[in-house]
Amino acid sequence: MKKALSIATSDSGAGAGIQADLKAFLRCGVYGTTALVATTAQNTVGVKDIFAFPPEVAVRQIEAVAEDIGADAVKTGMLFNAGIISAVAETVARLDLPNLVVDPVMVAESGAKLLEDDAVESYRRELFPVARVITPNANEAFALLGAEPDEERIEEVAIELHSLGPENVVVTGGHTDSGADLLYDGRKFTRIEGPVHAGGNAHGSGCTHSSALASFLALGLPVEEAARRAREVAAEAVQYGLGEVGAGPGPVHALGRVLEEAGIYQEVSG
Ligand SMILES: Nc1ncnc2c1ncn2[C@@H]1O[C@H](COP(=O)(O)OP(=O)(O)OP(=O)(O)O)[C@@H](O)[C@H]1O
Ligand SMILES: Cc1ncc(COP(=O)(O)O)c(N)n1
Repeated sequence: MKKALSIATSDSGAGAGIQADLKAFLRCGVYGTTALVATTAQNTVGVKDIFAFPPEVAVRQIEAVAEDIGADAVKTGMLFNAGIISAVAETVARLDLPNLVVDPVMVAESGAKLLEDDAVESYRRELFPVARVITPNANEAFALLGAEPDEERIEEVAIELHSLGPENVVVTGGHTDSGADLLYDGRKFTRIEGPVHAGGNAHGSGCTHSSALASFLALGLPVEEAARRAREVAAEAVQYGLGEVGAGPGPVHALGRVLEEAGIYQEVSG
């Protein structure tokens, strides 16, 4: 089985973060491992508290996973501060871990701030240059460049982000009118279209997308194909999103279709 490592933060409500990543890895058929950098006290309504671990905590977990289990791909999610981002960038480069997908999480679906202001520079200078793919959503793409959101300028923004060093940029479009993701590989743009599912149960869609993308890279697919399949997995997880879980926007359900096809729900409900 191929292996993927998530370096990210816990969401106690399990809609996003490390918990969403593990579900997405399972959905995509890879063995998921984790390096926890912080934990949130969070539910579907909001983020109540954030507790960050010292950067060394991340480093030791990544080393432990790498020396025994290994990783065919790595994804980063919420890294919260500059010290953690620097430590993760140094460790991933030192251990020569392949297929790094960086999801520069900045703001939660519920509106909470998940990245300290001075940490943006660490993403730009330290983590992006070692990434195979970065996956900001449209708002994050502009914020990373200190620019105001303007959908007309999305291609310029992708070019500017690519110039910071990642091999590929995928600007995810979950919050845009078209719902299309945009891939830029340094030469050409590819629009990745797909169904848009209303219903608002999309908490964790970004985490699911970047974990699926890392999984498909671990499985050896080229970036464009991996990005297409990642959008399919994320869209399907939104389609099966769990409105009945919590009072806020429901968590995505990465395994919804798989369980339905296996008849699991029917068996449980008798
Ligand atoms: N309503 C939707 N229907 C179909 N696909 C969606 C929908 N919302 C998001 N997606 C897909 O999910 C993936 C993540 O997109 P999005 O732009 O929402 O990321 P994000 O804002 O980082 O996510 P999050 O809200 O979890 O932080 C993308 O592939 C996007 O196209
Ligand atoms: C621990 C953690 N990581 C990532 C997100 C972003 O996900 P979303 O934007 O869907 O809230 C989150 N809310 N919590």
